[in-house]
Amino acid sequence: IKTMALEIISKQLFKHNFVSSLKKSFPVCYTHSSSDLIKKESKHNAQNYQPIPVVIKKGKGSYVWDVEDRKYLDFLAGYATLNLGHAHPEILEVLKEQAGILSHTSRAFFNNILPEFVEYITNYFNYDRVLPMNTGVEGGETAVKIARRWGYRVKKIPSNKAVVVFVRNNFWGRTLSAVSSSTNPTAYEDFGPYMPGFTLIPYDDTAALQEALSNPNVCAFMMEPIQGEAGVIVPKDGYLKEVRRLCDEHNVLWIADEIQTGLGRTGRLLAVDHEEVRPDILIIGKGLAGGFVPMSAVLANDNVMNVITPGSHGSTFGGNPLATRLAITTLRLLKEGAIDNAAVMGEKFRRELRNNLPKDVIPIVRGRGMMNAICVNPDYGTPWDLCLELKDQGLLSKPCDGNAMRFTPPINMNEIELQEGLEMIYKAVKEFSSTKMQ
Ligand SMILES: Cc1ncc(COP(=O)(O)O)c(CNc2cccc(C(=O)O)c2)c1O
Repeated sequence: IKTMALEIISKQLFKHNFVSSLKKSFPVCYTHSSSDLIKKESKHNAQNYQPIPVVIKKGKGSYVWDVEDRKYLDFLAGYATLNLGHAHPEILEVLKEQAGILSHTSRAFFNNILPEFVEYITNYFNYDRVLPMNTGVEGGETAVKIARRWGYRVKKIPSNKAVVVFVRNNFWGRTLSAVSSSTNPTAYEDFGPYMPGFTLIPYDDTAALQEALSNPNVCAFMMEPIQGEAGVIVPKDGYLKEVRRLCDEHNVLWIADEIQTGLGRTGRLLAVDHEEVRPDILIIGKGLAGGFVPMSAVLANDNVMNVITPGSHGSTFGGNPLATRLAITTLRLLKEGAIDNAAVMGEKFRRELRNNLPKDVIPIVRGRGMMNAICVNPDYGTPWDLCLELKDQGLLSKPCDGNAMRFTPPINMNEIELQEGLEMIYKAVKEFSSTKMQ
């Protein structure tokens, strides 16, 4: 019996060692260089992005490290997603715990987390109901479906005649509906035929909005309170109040896409809070689950959300116990200082940039809270060129439209990190402008 026992133990040990040694080398290999990994990805991945040439292997707080262990300040934060930084310890603990208990049931059954989440988030944002989804664009699709059905069943718009008004230079994702409302050929070219019932007006133009909403078949007006991908376009003071008034006047639902501007990014919980107005349908996303897993949510009151009936909308992972539990923690943490920090740090950031950057090179600094952008004088080069200089100085970000480049770091970034980033930006702009294009 002793011999047999020893044999079984040794077999188990061997198996464990073999498996653990296998795990060490495959599939994630820690010896490849950045250039090897970039080559490997270029060979096997669809070429749907042009990333900045840096290969990140680790993130913590406001920082990331590349595979050569170079450290960078992350001023992109996953496209304004990691509002509480990389690997936030409290959210990580919840992730580890919930992942080991229950990560997914589908909505075929109830689970013990979703009821807590839906009560928490509807109180948090003061709406009657929430419909949880996963990506931001799913949130947008959900909002448009709700608005169209409300149009038919409540506003009594003739069948299949409902119109949704969008604004030029919007960005709300990559689905066929989203690109059907896009004014960016890179986004929509050769993806037709396009979704009918979408019209476009200029952003920040209340006369154009008034005219568009006079069409009795309009069910909704969908817009970002600050346009993100368009280059951090902040509308004139009072625009949001006018949107609210005109939508009320014409019995049209106002859909606020706060996927990039929400969750404290602009120094208030929501960007609409800057004008103390409330949309009929609110969409949030990106870092809602702390940036650990995708999560979006659409909120509305009963008179709107109740057009959704069993079987009329949903998704496999929508409202899963892992994402929803992370969201409760994330939302709680946002109100424990991060939102106020975004307001204070953002003001400082814009003030320092305006005071210390040469105005002929960087003529425009704009934004709100920790959602900011600078415009680059094309005589000196492109935002891409500046991004590469910034990378060399140890700061990561990415251009957006309008000859601009964005700065959307974690909104809980502290003053020391912000100052470190400012110094890097000053140096990068100096280098960038020293090679003035002839
Ligand atoms: C305002 C806004 N609305 C909706 C979306 C879509 O979210 P999802 O990507 O989770 O479906 C966004 C997304 N924002 C955004 C910004 C920059 C790049 C990319 C990209 O698709 O690589 C996305 C956004 O900025």
